[in-house]
Amino acid sequence: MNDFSVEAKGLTKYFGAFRAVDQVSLEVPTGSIYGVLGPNGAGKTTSLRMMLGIVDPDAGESRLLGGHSPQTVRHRVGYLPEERGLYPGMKAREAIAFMGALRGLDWAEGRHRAASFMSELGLERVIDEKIRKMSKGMAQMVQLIGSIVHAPDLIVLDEPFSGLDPVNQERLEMLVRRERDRGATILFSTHVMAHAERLCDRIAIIARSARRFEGTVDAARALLPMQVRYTPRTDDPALAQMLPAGAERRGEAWQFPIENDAVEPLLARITASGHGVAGLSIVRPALHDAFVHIVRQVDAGFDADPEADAIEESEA
Ligand SMILES: Nc1ncnc2c1ncn2[C@@H]1O[C@H](COP(=O)(O)OP(=O)(O)OP(=O)(O)O)[C@@H](O)[C@H]1O
Repeated sequence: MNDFSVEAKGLTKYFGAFRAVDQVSLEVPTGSIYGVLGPNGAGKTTSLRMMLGIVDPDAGESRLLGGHSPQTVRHRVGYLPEERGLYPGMKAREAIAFMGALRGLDWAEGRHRAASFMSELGLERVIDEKIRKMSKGMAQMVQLIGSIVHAPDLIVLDEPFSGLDPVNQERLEMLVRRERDRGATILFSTHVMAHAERLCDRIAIIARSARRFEGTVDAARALLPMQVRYTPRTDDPALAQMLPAGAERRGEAWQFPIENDAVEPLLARITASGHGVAGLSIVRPALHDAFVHIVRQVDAGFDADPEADAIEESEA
């Protein structure tokens, strides 16, 4: 088995004088679910298209499924583009079989798989519905199934959750996990952090055209300190000296950030101090918080991905 299903190195794209993607490198481990996150206009779609060989990069290169050029492994890849579109006169079952046939899947087998995907997702009632009669979200689910019906080894989904209601979003999460369990590698872009947080083994954050973070969701969350909210049983202003710098009073409670390794020592100090505990919560930052933090740093002119520099330096 190949270690990486996507190996993108230094991908760069200009539109006129505007650098839409700047030296983006990415390695997607085979069998993983990988998220490309970023604000609107960050360069996610252009990066994915370069990885798939749909857009030619001005610099850099992309290899898929064990070092192959993207054009030679098209039939082993499934792609949901950002622009949605199916033939409106086709029924769902035919649309799915048609998309499979474009990737070399036998028509009858495609119809058969269409039916089992649709029933597994609870969508069997629309299987013989024409696309033009479907809601946009339902048509998107059909297109999604069509993009994976040929059982590709690599699945690339551009903003697959956008436009779906919560029930269909859950169905899609289930589908992504199911495909991963089958052995496929899934790469998807999103700016909705909750999906990435639940699904992804690793993520890359792209902002202002460049990669700003790469790693696990936990590593991204660990960029920020946890937040403590502590309510003592006593009302003693001297308590502030015992708490980390930056502790602020919020009614009866104190609120402050705390690093991972400082939690237990703090609890020991509180216990020994005799101020007691009337309330205590320690909240880990969510991926959303880490994302906002990284994007704000970039907007303020600070590059948040030291590893990106390390890669460039080691290649120099
Ligand atoms: N064909 C094009 N011609 C000119 N500019 C383009 C073209 N395609 C994309 N851009 C610009 O390149 C930048 C990156 O676009 P891209 O679609 O890759 O971002 P994105 O991260 O996918 O954004 P979104 O989340 O809004 O879809 C944007 O500023 C966009 O306006």
